[in-house]
Amino acid sequence: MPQVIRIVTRSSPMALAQVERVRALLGERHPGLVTEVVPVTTSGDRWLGALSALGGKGAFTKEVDAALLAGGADLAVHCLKDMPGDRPLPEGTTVAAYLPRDDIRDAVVSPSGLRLDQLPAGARVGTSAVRRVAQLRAEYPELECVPIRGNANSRLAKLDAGEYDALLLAVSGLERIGQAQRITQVLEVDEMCPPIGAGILALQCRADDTATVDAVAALNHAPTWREAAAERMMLHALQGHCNSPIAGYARAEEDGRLSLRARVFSPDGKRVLAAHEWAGALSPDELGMATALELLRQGARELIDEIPH
Ligand SMILES: NCc1[nH]cc(CCC(=O)O)c1CC(=O)O
Repeated sequence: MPQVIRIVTRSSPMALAQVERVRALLGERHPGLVTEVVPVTTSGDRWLGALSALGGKGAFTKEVDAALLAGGADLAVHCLKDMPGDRPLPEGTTVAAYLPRDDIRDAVVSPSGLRLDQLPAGARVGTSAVRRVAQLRAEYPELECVPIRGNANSRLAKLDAGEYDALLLAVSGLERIGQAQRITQVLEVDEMCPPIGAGILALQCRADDTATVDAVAALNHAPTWREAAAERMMLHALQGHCNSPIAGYARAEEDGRLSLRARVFSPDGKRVLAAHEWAGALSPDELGMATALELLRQGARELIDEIPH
């Protein structure tokens, strides 16, 4: 009997594309392995109001995790960015692999082809993320941030319908849905600090399912694992929630050195706390913790708690 791995995922075009990537990688690594796709709709996909009303980012992972734990699937593929940072992984599950990190930057998509610094005052920029809004307000106070929800394809459809003048979306997400050609401007990380976990796909299994864990672990990318560990520990130590004004990214250099840069914002973007730490002899977890402590020392708690869950 061939080994079968059933992969559970959100059913958005981006999520399905992610799963096809995982299937191809598993197939290359383990010829003869059979994979099946189990799509589910999450509360985050159904609910188009403010995400905070659903109690956080778990909105995109809860139903997927439940299917995994109930044994309806063997592997869950998550955007690390969407995995809640303020609580541990669901008990009984483990991340068996992180895929090599994709582009971590955000992009502007504007039908007019105008960059942020060319958009007229009052132009409507569709984004709901506190992190993006804070940084946009700080740099481009004359632009209007207008809330938007729904998956990336539906956001692009709203843009095309004229509801917005521009959107901010992750470069990696646009690449995954085959829409990278729509990018007007890529925002470098020092003008739009990315979210924790940007561009990383996490492959989550039941911890006791050693056959799947072993097969999936072969796909792990060690440098991405180190970056993810540092970023996630920082987010956990800051007790960031779905709507926290936290940004940051770790970078594992080719020579193995690991650094973590992070920022915490006030909602209007006027206050910015910044930290940049090198691991030295610290583990990735310890680097994440040290960076969080530095931000807390600067007053991060107050800025994070200012925004209700
Ligand atoms: N918020 C939804 C979401 N979750 C992960 C990505 C993009 C890809 C990634 O960073 O893994 C996106 C789309 C976006 O923010 O534009």
